[in-house]
Amino acid sequence: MEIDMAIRGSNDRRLKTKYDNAIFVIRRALALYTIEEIAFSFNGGKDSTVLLHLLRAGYFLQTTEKACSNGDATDFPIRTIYFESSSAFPEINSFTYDMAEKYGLIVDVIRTDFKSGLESLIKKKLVRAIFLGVRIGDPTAVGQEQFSPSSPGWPPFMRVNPILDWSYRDVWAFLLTCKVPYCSLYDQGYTSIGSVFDTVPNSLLSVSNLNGEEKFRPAYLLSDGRLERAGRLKKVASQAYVNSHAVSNGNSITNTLNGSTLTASIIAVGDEILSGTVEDQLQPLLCRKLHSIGWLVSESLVVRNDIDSVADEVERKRSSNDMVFLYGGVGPLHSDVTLAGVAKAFGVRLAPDEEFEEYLRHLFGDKCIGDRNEMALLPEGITQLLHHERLPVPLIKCQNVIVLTGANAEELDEQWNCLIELNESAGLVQINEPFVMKDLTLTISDVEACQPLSKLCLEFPDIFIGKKYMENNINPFICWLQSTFLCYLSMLFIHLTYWVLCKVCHRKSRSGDLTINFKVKDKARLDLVIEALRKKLPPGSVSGQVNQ
Ligand SMILES: Cc1cc2nc3c(=O)[nH]c(=O)nc-3n(C[C@H](O)[C@H](O)[C@H](O)COP(=O)(O)O)c2cc1C
Ligand SMILES: Nc1ncnc2c1ncn2[C@@H]1O[C@H](COP(=O)(O)OP(=O)(O)OP(=O)(O)O)[C@@H](O)[C@H]1O
Ligand SMILES: [Mg+2]
Repeated sequence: MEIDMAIRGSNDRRLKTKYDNAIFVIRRALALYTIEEIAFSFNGGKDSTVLLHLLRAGYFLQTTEKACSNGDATDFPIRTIYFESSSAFPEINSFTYDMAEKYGLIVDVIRTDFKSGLESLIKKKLVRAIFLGVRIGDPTAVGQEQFSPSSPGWPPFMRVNPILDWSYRDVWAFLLTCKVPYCSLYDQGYTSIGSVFDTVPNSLLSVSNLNGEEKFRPAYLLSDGRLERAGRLKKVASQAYVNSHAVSNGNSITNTLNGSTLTASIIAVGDEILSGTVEDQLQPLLCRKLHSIGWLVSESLVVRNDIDSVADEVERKRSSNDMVFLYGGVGPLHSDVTLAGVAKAFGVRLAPDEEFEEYLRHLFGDKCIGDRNEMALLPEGITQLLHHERLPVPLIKCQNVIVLTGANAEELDEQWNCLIELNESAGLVQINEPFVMKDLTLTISDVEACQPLSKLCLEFPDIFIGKKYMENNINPFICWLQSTFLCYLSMLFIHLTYWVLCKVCHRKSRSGDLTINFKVKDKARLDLVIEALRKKLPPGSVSGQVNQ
């Protein structure tokens, strides 16, 4: 088999090891699944071209066990899937079809998006495992292993990644050693190929000829494989544009509610919180901190120590909030996936960060084991390290996402103080006028209070008005029964009130005095709204006022 022979005949020991490992993975997959259950995802890119030949070799070796047999393997019964897109480069398209013809591939051309295409493939063709040319440096590789089930929300299948641990150099070593054809774009400076809209030749391969015309050297001459996606930066830039746009849209939604209020989301990462073994003390603390600088916390949630769960929430929250704060799941353990999730949310890879590594080395000395410090991997190209002399390691900021590493209230407190101090010079988090808050205790039930409160909410849409039940023996349910007539009348308002009030509502008990909480930035407005409420309530309904 020509591929196997080419590798065996080469002196490149590293390439031989990579090849052997990849063939091992392929042969395991061929043993685990029937040939009908397997598909090969091929798109004419360099990585999938490598995989094509590895699969040809692997299948040949599996079926004949004749590693040194001469001649080409023409039999390739593995179903090949190609997601054809109108935005693909014509060279990629024609190369894919040329390869199909040359190697006798049975190609299913799919013209829908990945998810729905895979959905119907799995339903109709009983496919259970798909080979992909994903490599560890790819943004989509974050969290994957050689055998990785498809992500939650995707149709169920096994992703098989035989070249996951291959480097850019390994890919080119293989293609050049085996002398197999590859797409012509790689000879024109393209080093990783997406769509015509997001891919340009890699400027690191740019050379000018004597007439000053720009030319590009071939992809295999790129010396630093980590810069393979430099020609795809346009996409990152346009994504950043979309994100910043989305953030400002988020602002405008908030602004309609309350002048210049900025919003933040808090994401805690931890199975231990979800199982109830550990009580999350950082969330209320962070809410108070944000509140103290005039920010509104729009949401606070806990997610599992799972890359996709973190990535999904970060992606969602960062586009609808001015800032997202994350904590938990940062460190060297297998469950510490927060940074990987952030990287996935931004579509970038985790890459070693020398500066961060230096901090960790200072901190842990020789205790770091392994040939690379896993803790020093940070989302590439988007990470800003926030240094402060009181912090042993800098804080991590990825655009509008801040990762806090504090594990208890004291540590979080210190990190927050440093962040605020840093803010003065770097303008990281906009510090706004804090909220002025007041609690008003009412002797009447919620059913009686709801109508005047509803009106108040309509009159003062800029003020956050919430309610809470204090502990005593007035049972609002009994009040509710007593005032059935009033209740019917108020039904419409109850819905409205709940909708408006729920934002800051907190119940200590179902029975007890009703406390209304007012939150506003302008003290004069606060006095005005309280006065307005007093006028709407029966005399003697307000039993107390407390400034918060
Ligand atoms: C066969 C196949 C399976 C995929 N499975 C998943 C998956 O399980 N989870 C996921 O988030 N993306 C999945 N994707 C999408 C890829 O991760 C990625 O978004 C896509 O290849 C586009 O990459 P690009 O933006 O670098 O061009 C899959 C894509 C293909 C072709
Ligand atoms: N349109 C597609 N059709 C089928 N498979 C695809 C498609 N896009 C991506 N894939 C699968 O995902 C893998 C990773 O894609 P990726 O773009 O990173 O690599 P590539 O296209 O092979 O090479 P390059 O990095 O040079 O673009 C591919 O090797 C292929 O298995
Ligand atoms: Mg590609």
